[in-house]
Amino acid sequence: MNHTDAIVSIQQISKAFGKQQVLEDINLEINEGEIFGLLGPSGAGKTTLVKQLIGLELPTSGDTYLFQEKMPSLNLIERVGYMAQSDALYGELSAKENLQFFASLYGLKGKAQQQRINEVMEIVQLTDHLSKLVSNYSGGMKRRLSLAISLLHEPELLILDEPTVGIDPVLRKSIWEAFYELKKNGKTIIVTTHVMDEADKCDRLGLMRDGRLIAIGTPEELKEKTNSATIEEAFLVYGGAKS
Ligand SMILES: Nc1ncnc2c1ncn2[C@@H]1O[C@H](COP(=O)(O)OP(=O)(O)OP(=O)(O)O)[C@@H](O)[C@H]1O
Repeated sequence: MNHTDAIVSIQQISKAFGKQQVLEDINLEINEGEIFGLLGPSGAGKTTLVKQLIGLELPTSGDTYLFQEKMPSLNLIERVGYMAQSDALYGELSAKENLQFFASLYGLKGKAQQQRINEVMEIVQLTDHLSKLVSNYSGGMKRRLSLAISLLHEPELLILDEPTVGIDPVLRKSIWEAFYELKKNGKTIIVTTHVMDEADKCDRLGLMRDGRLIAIGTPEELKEKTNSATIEEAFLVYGGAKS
């Protein structure tokens, strides 16, 4: 039974692959309208954690609740948008055809579909490349198209695994503006990142290392508590304090 009204409640989640312990006793609650960042070095377990959030991986022990419903649950698919780290796109189709395919899966049709496709492509600034084949897209363009697809059905909760990898700083800024706009409309966003200046843009952060959440707080709190000028420094202090 889940007693919290958080949108995401992760309770004592552990995950092992064979002998390797990848997540260890993770407890975390995320509230409606928050932009929550999961920050940590490569291999810390960020992707594994977000995958088990949406039911793509099952934990070895512990429970996860989304919208107070225990995961995995197929009922929640329409309320959650997920952008994986590797792009799941059809290279032999145009961007528009990719968007139409995913929009149809969510039951978006006709004029509403066309309008939403235009809106999401505007957000990621790819409107001029709608009819281009995805195989001719650059890596950064593919990331932006994947992000556009995850926004199509206007999910209440967006889970984005390194959404801005390979995206230049100017466009990254405009994508973050889009995140704030979504937040203003009450959406909740979980984003994994390596990028420290992105971490500062989150409402709260979870610092991950070696499968553990070593600290949770607002960027300001984390810096204050460790007497650090930057999140990077704070991370090192928490990381060092652990071992
Ligand atoms: N399906 C799997 N089978 C075995 N080991 C796995 C599997 N998926 C992940 N791992 C291992 O779990 C650990 C955590 O990986 P994960 O991808 O969650 O880290 P991450 O923090 O997201 O890293 P990155 O930032 O590089 O994506 C790694 O050691 C990885 O090799």
